[in-house]
Amino acid sequence: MRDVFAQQSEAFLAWLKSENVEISPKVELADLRRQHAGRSLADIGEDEDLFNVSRNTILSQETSELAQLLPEPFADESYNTWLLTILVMIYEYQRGPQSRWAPYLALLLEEFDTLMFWSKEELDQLQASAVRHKVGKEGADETFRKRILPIVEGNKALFAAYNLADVDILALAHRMGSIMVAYAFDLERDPSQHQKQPDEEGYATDEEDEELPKAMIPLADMLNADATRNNARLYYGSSSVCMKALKPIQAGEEIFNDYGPLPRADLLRRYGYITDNYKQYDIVELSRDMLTKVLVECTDMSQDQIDARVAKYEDDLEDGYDLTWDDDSTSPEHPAAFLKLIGKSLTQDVLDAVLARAIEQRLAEYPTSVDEDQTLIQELAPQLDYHRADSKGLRRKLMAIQIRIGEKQLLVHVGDRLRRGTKRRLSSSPPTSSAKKLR
Ligand SMILES: C[S@@+](CC[C@H](N)C(=O)[O-])C[C@H]1O[C@@H](n2cnc3c(N)ncnc32)[C@H](O)[C@@H]1O
Repeated sequence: MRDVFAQQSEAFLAWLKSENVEISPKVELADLRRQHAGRSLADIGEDEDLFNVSRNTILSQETSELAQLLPEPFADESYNTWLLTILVMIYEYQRGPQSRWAPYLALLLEEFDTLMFWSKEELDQLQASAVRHKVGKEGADETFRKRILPIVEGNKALFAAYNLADVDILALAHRMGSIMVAYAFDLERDPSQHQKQPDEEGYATDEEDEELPKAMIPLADMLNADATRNNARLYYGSSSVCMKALKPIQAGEEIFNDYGPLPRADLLRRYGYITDNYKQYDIVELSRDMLTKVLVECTDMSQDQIDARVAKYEDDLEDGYDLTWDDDSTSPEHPAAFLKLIGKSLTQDVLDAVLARAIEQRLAEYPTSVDEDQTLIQELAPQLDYHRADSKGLRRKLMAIQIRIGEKQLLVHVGDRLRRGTKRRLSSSPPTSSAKKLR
């Protein structure tokens, strides 16, 4: 007998047909559970439309009837598209089979590996990764409590299927919010209706500040992503959106969308998975506070001098600066450029030494070494069996270890490159008498 997963996929495909979604006969909704990658699409020829979804089939604040039935939050500017779409999803979900999107909603994930759902012990495995401060669970909880809960509770006739306790409504809001983080698209407007406006200089501009509505696009959101393997892209037309192949796709090959150049820590936070292909986008943040502290510790600059320089450039400064694998250090978002701006009178060698010291300190915040972590992975990885119901803890632990290894490797790499650069400079030019000394 077919399992629930297969039945849900079949019902979803039948529903897509009833919604007149045009799917290329070469596209298949594959079962990728063996790779722990859920559903995705496979098997398309070269350079073709993969499928077309009518704008009307997309689930959003514009297509659900909730906006007509409950206009207040939709007219209230303090409700952004996130909150409104979460409300819409809760509304449609609790209607069960009465919702037009029922077969689609039925196959969206119930369980997530995104960081929002990790226990404190699981998060601890990420060690000093800055992503730990970006999970945002408490903030989301408070927002849902203040903005979602009163609406669901105050409109029992609309949310009739619910006789849920507050805690269950909040859990549902978290589930819908997490689905949106991993599945929703920014719905670009109908290009024929959306004329670009000329700016003051007469150039046509996109209304960049305008927040595009979030939308759940059935089938388009069944595509997985894997950094370098992207082979499809969504195009926004007047009455429909079209997924097109970007390059020839061999029969049997998986079709991948592009989730963007995300560091693995952010990929895990938003999507609950990682692959090695995203390693190139990893970052490590050095906080502004830490960099200025090292400047005081290691150079002749006083705290007052540093504070004055920081105050002068305050508007251009960030709270933290990222080290990246392709750091060219000329761009202001990088730590070396920050140090150059604040420690203007310091020589390059001194600035490099300050950065090297900051990197050492940052590395010391991770309690284990790369070697120790690699040994741990070798021990643990063979024990992972995705088919076991209790594999979740181990899966998460292994992903966390990979993230902290990647961040430490990046710190070591930048530190080594700095040392090599300083050595080269020292061997090619004798130090000048005005060079500041490191304390
Ligand atoms: C937009 S959905 C894609 C459809 C999803 N596979 C499903 O079955 O519902 C995004 C989610 O797919 C999974 N995913 C995407 N790309 C993946 C990959 N390369 N490996 C493993 N899981 C992936 C993650 O769970 C992610 O949160």
